[in-house]
Amino acid sequence: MTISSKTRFPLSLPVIDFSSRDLKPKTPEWDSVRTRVRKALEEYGCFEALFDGASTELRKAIFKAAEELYDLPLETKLSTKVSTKSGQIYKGYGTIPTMPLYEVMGFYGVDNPEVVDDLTYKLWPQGNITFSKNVQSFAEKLIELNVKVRTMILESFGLEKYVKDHLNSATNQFQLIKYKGLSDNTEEKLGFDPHIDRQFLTILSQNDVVDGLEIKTKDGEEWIKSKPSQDSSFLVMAGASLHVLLNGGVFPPLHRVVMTGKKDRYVAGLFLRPKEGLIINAPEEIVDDEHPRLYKPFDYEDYVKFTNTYTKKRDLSNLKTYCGI
Ligand SMILES: O=C(O)CCC(=O)C(=O)O
Ligand SMILES: [Fe+2]
Repeated sequence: MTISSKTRFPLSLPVIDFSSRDLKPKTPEWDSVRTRVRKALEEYGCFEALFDGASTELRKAIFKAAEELYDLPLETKLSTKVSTKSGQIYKGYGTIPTMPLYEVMGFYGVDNPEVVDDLTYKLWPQGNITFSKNVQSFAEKLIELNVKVRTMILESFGLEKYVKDHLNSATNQFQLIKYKGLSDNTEEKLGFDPHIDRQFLTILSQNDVVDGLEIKTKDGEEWIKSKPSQDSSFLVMAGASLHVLLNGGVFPPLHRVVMTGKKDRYVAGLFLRPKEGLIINAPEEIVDDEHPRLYKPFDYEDYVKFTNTYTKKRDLSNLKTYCGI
């Protein structure tokens, strides 16, 4: 099978450096990074963030932890599975029937040590402190980066007064994802169907040996291959919830995973999920004659139900069908 791709090189994602120690709010450095974040999320819906919060050692440890986890017997992994009212699996172990290479383990509320400890205990009843410590430390770094990005993007729309509430309106869901490498005679295969993310923001980190994530350009013409340029890089991506909150001000890009080699691919990611019951509505400040309101009040859980568990037709036009005005 050949997966359609029309690629003109060199197309690459914007790279934004967050590693400066002086990157604090109300400094010229912050303002300049903020401008770049806004532009990237408007034009590409994503960017590569350089952020040295997570050391090389910690990155190695998290991917080793992921391998260890996926090597456990299936029934052990299945013992952690919890599905929601909307049918979506977001806590514990999950698979998606239409995407056989994909497996996920979700830590919903990863900033709560009990959540990580409970899941770790289910996986290793004898305990595995190294695993839970690594998950917590790595997630902490992703949370730090997410706070910077979400603060900057709200500020850039003049919504400073909503920053605190907005930061509190999401649950930190950490996921360890595995894509099984291909067998001998397969050239390439979709690891994850094309889709837009539903949450506010996604931050992904992949093990350095296996690429595969591709992001569609805003004009819909081409797929850009995400090739993290160095050890300290993370892919930051806007989802449908942020797009609705900012009245279309950021673009949620279509993306997919294409697996090409025999090696397994591991991803550690943070998904900023609107809290249950939250209704998202663009603030009056960013709605005017020039920027008319695009969406009705948006109930995340209901949207999840609408798009169902699988990625089929989960794109911008389907979001407009769901809640466009
Ligand atoms: O594996 C990746 O790089 C992307 C995963 C993804 O798109 C998702 O979980 O929504
Ligand atoms: Fe995604």
